[in-house]
Amino acid sequence: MVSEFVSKLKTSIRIGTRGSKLALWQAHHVADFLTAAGLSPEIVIITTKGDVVLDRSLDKIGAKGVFTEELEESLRTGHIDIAVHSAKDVQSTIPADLELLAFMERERVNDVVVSFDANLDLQRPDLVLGTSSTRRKAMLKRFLPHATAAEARGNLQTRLRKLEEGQYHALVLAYAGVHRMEYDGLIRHILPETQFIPATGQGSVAIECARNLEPALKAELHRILDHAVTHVCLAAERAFLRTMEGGCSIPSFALATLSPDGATLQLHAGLISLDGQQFIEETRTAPPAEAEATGVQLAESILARGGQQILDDIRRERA
Ligand SMILES: NCc1[nH]cc(CCC(=O)O)c1CC(=O)O
Repeated sequence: MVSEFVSKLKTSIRIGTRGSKLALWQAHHVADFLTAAGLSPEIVIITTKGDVVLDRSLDKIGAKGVFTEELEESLRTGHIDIAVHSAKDVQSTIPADLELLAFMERERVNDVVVSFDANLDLQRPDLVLGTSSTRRKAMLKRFLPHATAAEARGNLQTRLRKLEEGQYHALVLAYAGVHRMEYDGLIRHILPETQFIPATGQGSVAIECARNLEPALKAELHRILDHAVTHVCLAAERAFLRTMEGGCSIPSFALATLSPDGATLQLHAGLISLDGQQFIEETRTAPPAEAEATGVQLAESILARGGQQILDDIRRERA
């Protein structure tokens, strides 16, 4: 019955993606799942503002949706059926006519230190680390205060070229991207996720579609691509981020995990000031059904405990 029903659905699926190597890895990952399920995926490359503007730090472009806008427009016109994003790069609130259909199984969440120097000493007093993330810059000030953070924009390959040219001793990157690009051999340190708490969504691939995509096709794609544990964890993290009213340009962090028996969701999240001096964090546990409420409540608590002041200071500094 079910297969007869599904066989009436269109089977060719147009997957929209950015053209960077990491984005293409993600799109091929999605395509592999679809092919294994008997569908016929096709990859469509779409260039975004984030790919074009490489000379400015993300917090200066007005980062909201900088890697997603053009993909979302293609979903609306039907030029593509689904868009593939790093979950970390997806705005906390997406437009009302679009939806997040699936979150794929999460990779190891940590930030890592990557260097060509196999003997890299994280304690050397003149250490220069390349990063373009507000969160990582602030955390470096707190946890590696002797290090200097230097701007490192561009895709992974561009950043590695800058590293090779000697602009920094090392880069701080997400393990997920480094591993997917097969640069594991350059990882010198895995930063503890209890200090360098990752960004919301780090390590997962998000699938977006138009709300009015054929319901049976939506259900089928969800069944093939969604990872339930990752989905509930990201629901908590994204509710936290939405309540903080920040995108990737504020130094917030959030990591949710689910206990092996699936009964308890733990959310560890907070906000750090740009100078690293204030580190407001909190851990809450709840049943997974309360994932979103937990994210909202944790964010409200962080804001009340000085987080709002940190955000106001950041906005004033940038204005
Ligand atoms: N903001 C860029 C970005 N978006 C997703 C990843 C890595 C892969 C992931 O976290 O899913 C990266 C690079 C990085 O942070 O090192």
